[in-house]
Amino acid sequence: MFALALDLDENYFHEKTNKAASFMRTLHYPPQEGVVTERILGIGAHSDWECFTILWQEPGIQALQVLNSQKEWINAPPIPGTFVVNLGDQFARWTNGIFKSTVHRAINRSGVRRYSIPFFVGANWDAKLEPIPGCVSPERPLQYDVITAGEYVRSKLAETYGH
Ligand SMILES: O=C(O)CCC(=O)C(=O)O
Ligand SMILES: [Fe+2]
Repeated sequence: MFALALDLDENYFHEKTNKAASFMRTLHYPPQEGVVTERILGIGAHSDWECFTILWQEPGIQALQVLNSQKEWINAPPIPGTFVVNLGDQFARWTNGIFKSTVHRAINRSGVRRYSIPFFVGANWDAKLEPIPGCVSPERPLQYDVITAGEYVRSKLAETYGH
């Protein structure tokens, strides 16, 4: 689907994702007690590092918000029987910024505990995040250094946990 949206052959991403470094985790957001302020966040504003994320949210609890192009936070409520799909940084790099990675955060102000399960779909560790043909032009110069997906994720891990 992503390949077709970019006018590419439907198998274009196959060899870049056939040994995908994908993973899933379960997150628990305990109910927050006391005064709830803007400083109390479950997971702060970020974009995911992989190609895209398929997210299961606990039904009936609003917590996830996404930043729209006007820089406003918009609720992304759980809809029964659906997943949220967020684009990640690896797609932004492949498309030289034509696909934007979704900036999002999760704040549990419901008073009850919340679980969510994201499944992060990454490119092969050795896949180069080089721009897809047609995504670089004089009007859209190259925006990112070309590195591998593994190098990218390692740099984000070091930035996030390396202190
Ligand atoms: O819990 C959520 O709804 C979002 C989780 C998330 O953004 C993440 O794990 O990267
Ligand atoms: Fe995320």
